[in-house]
Amino acid sequence: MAELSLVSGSVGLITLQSPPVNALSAAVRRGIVDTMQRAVSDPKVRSVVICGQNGVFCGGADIREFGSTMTGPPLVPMIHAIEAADKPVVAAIEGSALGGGLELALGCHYRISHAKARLGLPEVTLGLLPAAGGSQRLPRLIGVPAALDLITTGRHVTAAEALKLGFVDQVTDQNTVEAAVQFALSVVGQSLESRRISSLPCPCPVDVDALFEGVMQRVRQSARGAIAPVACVQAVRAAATLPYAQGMQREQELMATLFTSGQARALQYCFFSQRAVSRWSMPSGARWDTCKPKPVTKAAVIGLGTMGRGITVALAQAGLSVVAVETQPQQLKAGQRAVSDMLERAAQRLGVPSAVQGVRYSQELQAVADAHLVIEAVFEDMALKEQLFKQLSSICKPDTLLCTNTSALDIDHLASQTHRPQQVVGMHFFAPAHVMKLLEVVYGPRSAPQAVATAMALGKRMGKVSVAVGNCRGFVGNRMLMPYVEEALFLLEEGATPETVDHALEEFGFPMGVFRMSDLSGLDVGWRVRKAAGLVEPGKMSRVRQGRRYSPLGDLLCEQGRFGQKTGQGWYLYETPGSREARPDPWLHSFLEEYRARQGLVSRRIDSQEVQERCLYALINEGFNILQESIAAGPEDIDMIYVFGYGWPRHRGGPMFYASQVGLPRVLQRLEHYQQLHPDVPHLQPSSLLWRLVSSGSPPIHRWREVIRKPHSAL
Ligand SMILES: CCCCCCC/C=C/C(=O)SCCNC(=O)CCNC(=O)[C@H](O)C(C)(C)COP(=O)(O)OP(=O)(O)OC[C@H]1O[C@@H](n2cnc3c(N)ncnc32)[C@H](O)[C@@H]1OP(=O)(O)O
Repeated sequence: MAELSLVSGSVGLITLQSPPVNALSAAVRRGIVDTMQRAVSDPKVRSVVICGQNGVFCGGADIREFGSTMTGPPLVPMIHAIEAADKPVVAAIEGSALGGGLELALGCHYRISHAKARLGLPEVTLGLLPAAGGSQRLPRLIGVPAALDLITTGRHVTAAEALKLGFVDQVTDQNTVEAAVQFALSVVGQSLESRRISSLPCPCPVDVDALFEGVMQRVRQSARGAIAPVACVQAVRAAATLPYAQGMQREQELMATLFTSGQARALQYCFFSQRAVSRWSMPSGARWDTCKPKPVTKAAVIGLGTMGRGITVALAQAGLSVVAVETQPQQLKAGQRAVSDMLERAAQRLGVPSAVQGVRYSQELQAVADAHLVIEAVFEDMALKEQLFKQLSSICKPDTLLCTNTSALDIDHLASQTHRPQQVVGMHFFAPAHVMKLLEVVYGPRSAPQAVATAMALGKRMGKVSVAVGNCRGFVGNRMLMPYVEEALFLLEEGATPETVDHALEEFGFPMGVFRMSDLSGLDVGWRVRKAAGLVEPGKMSRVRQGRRYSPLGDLLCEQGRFGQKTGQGWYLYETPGSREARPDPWLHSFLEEYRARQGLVSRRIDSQEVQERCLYALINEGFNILQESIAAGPEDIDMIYVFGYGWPRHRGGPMFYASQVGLPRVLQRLEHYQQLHPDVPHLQPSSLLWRLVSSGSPPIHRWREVIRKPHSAL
């Protein structure tokens, strides 16, 4: 799947042909080897240009091949043969040159890029390293610090930055292939010695050891247990300290370890799942490919608190005209200032025009009358939202979509307040709404598929990973969080401290443990929800409520005004209210001891394994219930919600993928074990779907849907 043609009399033009991104599948590699051999041996060809069809140079190695035995010519000798050619080879880069695609271009003698192309070595994001010579060639070309940055972060750069860094020779905003052909004609006969990157020395920093020690420390800290970034540093170090051939050997050794690792499998699963969740479906059978979204150009946001501000910014940055409504004059003023500041700062950072002019502000609800879509982001209070939806139903045009940003309230109930329940969906953003990538699009039984399609399309326009889910308490993300948080509280009752629990969860890879996280978001948030659910009994210590085990610890802290970071005290102590550094709090430790003594609880030592199993398996178990109830269409939906919204470490693939890697029989067995020890905790009761999967032989995760769909009696 590569074609050779002769252009301009003497240029051999090799075109990669493998839609959609010309990934380097076995067939493409075979095509490149074959066309290069023909070009080199054809006396009419004096120079060569390599390009990709349909405006994309190459999206890298074919990731779908990684799971199976690789066939076809390997990449490394293929790229060496290009570099060794005695005729100049020019890469004509349009669209993307990523991973193996950029490594192919680095094997060419020259690189001409279109101004809009994106280039990079994102292998690290797939649990790999640039093992087609990229880790050895890039540092030789642009120096160690810049190469380390690109290789360890995997970030994509613009053609302008690539030119500045020195791995692109020319940038054009005209026809790139034509520019490359002209260039190829102009360099015929010139020496290629200095153009073969593998033969260049690697520009070495003065104190290599100090440089790599510092980088390694930083990378290990931010990697949160991911192994690929560390291997990337080791590979670049080999480039800086070893001759090319030995560096290549080291690159291959490091890649061999990464290639078969569980982390690489998890990260590649995330790559495909992130794309798969946009192909949503509903239990009714409605699907992404049978429903066209309605065009939305005018949006409205109601409420200018933290969430409303972020949502306004996200909509304006996506190019929509937005009206933001806030009935409290002070809040409106503060909100307007905050939104304008965020938009100005983002425009400066990105070097684009500010979207400030796209936002209007009003105190009057009537101002939303001509919007195509309204997102309500007022205080989390059902009575207030009921009232608002009634008003919106009469103010807005009949086909306007009415969305709520509630994180837990009943969407169906809100829909029933309107004359158009089919036009009501949840758009659950995560704070800060203009930064966080996740959007849960929540449909009720009466939501029209077109309403879901429209909200999903809008999410995509805002750059979100949007996941369509059914309506239930807490939807997917927060519903699964409840047993996780409850288990953490039970562990405190049994002898753990916030520090030991958080340490175990951070060791697993979360950026923050559950207690540091609740201090950050505010303990009063959950307290309000528990009050509304009738669970809070002020001053009371009873540990059974509504017929099941309950821990009043969070309520007791709130009753003391300990709301977390904002009050300077929560599960931890903070220097001043609002400061971020959490310190162990001796008061809290004595409080826990007294609490246990008063409850007659015997404190015991709890290790990391128990913390991780109880918190994570309880969360995963709820995920199985969610799949069983068709609240989420598949495990990928749950996993992307957790990776993009809840800090689940990406290299562990999301909770359901993690369960599949641990082994479903093991998860089931540990849940049963803990349930026997804690029979009063319903969320430790293994989900019937987990049972069914195990008794169906624990199929791989991509086959779970077959078991989910199967009628139970068929098993
Ligand atoms: C031991 C032997 C191994 C040697 C390996 C040597 C080292 C080299 C390793 C690599 O090259 S790993 C791959 C590195 N490349 C990437 O990470 C790029 C991945 N792709 C993207 O970032 C984007 O797809 C894009 C190229 C920027 C295009 O983005 P766009 O938004 O236009 O389209 P998408 O929806 O993302 O993709 C469309 C479609 O194509 C599939 N796809 C994309 N890239 C690849 C790929 N490299 N391999 C296989 N498939 C790819 C993508 O999954 C989409 O399909 P669906 O999933 O929606 O069906």
